[in-house]
Amino acid sequence: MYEVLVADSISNEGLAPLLEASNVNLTRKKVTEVEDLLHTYDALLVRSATTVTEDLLDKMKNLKIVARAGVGVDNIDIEASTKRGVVVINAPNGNTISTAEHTFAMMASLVRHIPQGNISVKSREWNRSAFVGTELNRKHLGIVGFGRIGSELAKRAKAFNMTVHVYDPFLTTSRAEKLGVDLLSLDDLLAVADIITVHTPLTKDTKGLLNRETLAKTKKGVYLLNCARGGIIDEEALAYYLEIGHVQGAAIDVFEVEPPTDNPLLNFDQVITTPHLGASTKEAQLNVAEDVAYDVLRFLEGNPVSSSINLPTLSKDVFEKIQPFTSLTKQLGAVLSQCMKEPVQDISVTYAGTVADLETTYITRSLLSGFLTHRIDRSVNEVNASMIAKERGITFGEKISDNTQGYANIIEVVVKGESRTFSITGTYIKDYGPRVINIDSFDIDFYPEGHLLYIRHTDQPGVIGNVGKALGDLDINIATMQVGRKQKGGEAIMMLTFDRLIEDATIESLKQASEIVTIQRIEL
Ligand SMILES: NC(=O)C1=CN([C@@H]2O[C@H](COP(=O)(O)OP(=O)(O)OC[C@H]3O[C@@H](n4cnc5c(N)ncnc54)[C@H](O)[C@@H]3O)[C@@H](O)[C@H]2O)C=CC1
Ligand SMILES: O=C(O)C(=O)COP(=O)(O)O
Repeated sequence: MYEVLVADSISNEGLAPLLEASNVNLTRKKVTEVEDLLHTYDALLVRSATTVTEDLLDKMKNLKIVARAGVGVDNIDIEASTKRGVVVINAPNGNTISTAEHTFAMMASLVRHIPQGNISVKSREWNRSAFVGTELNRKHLGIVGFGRIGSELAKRAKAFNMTVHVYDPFLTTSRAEKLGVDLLSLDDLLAVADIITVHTPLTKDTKGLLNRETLAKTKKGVYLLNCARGGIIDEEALAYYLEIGHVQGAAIDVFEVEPPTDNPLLNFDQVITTPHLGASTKEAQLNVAEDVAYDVLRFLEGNPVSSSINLPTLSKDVFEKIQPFTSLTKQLGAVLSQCMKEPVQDISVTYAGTVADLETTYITRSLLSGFLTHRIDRSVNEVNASMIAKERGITFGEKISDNTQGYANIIEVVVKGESRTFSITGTYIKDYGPRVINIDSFDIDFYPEGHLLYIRHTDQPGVIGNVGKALGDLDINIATMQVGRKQKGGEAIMMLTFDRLIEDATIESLKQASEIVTIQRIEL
């Protein structure tokens, strides 16, 4: 049974996939209400109210996935999640339209003083001259951050005959042209816009993007909107420019601290606000809840997620295609890790044949996770493997080759340690399964699973029989035996598989024979 904690207000209807799943037990409680049970949850679902800190992750020892029913993940410590192998997913598409519509509504309200007029009329005033507004028609709108929401907003602004200028360092000129917007530098956008709205995520680069210095470059009388994240427009700087009358008005849906208490912006009549309502529509809430509910369920049942922040996103189709190879590389990594009993500096993997056309970065993550699992005492998976490798100073890289050695596909891995290198080559044969076809330059053919002994010995008559007899005397049944050698009379290898783990004492007794060079136990 999977334990799922829904810590924020998320649509019940949207959560139906989880509520109806027979293998899920769903709890709707704030984190503070289940302090004693935090270690039991497999999945955590949040919106923007819950902050997923490193401290919380430490308490949630069993956590496998954090799902954000919305876009912004600035309330989740992604690095700490990744380090712990916890997948973070979001629902990037479900609230785009609602947020674009809300921003548009805020813009129209701002320039026509609708909230102020509403308060005035309800106060039994009739002061028409105090609320003379400005048309949107023929005005210049500056959109900072031209992603899903920014581009939806642009469509609506153009329908109102506004000229749309955008600043987005990740947007190509050709895409801007295709979308019919004017791509500018930030400074040029600030200089030309009558109204500026921000639609970037909150990151270290966008925090305070509009500050005392940049806001000084805007037109006198400019209007500003923030329906993205508190802090993208520095609140203290905005208050200053409102105070001196440089900024004519602002519409704010999001705040640096929510709910805002002693926020200076709340003191200005020309600032209109909403309590983080961008995504608060029935439609958006149903969409995002459904998106994360399906994804969490898929993930818990071992399937790919459709929108991950810290894992390459794969379609079901692609996931099914790469699965045999991720299992193979995990095993290759595990064999390597156990055969190479010394610190390693570099892991290099070469893909050839059909596998080379697949999502190899994911397959390499599996390889690293198989390798590292046998070296460190924390849980390693595809989420945190590359981060842990980097932390440990292990470099890794991928190559593509066309030398398939006659197989449909092969994966060769070379590990460099302090004193030697070690290599392994595997293949996946359809309807037959994974095979290891070369180990440390010895051609061989074995199925990488179960309890194995990897024996290096001198190639001379009687060795294989002696090993078989010694094990037989100890009543140990050999399930399979594969042998390989490079040249007659030189060094040779045996790969034995067993139905059970072979004890240290057995290995020690086998090592007594003079023809045995090394014996390595491999557990897969
Ligand atoms: N008020 C609300 O309730 C809601 C707020 N949001 C906020 O809106 C943000 C944007 O959402 P989407 O449009 O869906 O995201 P998106 O990822 O589609 O778009 C973000 C855009 O910002 C651009 N960008 C990134 N760094 C930038 C920088 N330094 N300068 C300029 N542009 C930069 C990116 O290239 C991208 O095009 C979210 O991250 C979230 O914080 C989202 C939904 C609801
Ligand atoms: O999706 C987002 O980024 C939002 O800001 C929406 O936040 P909420 O889920 O309404 O708390």
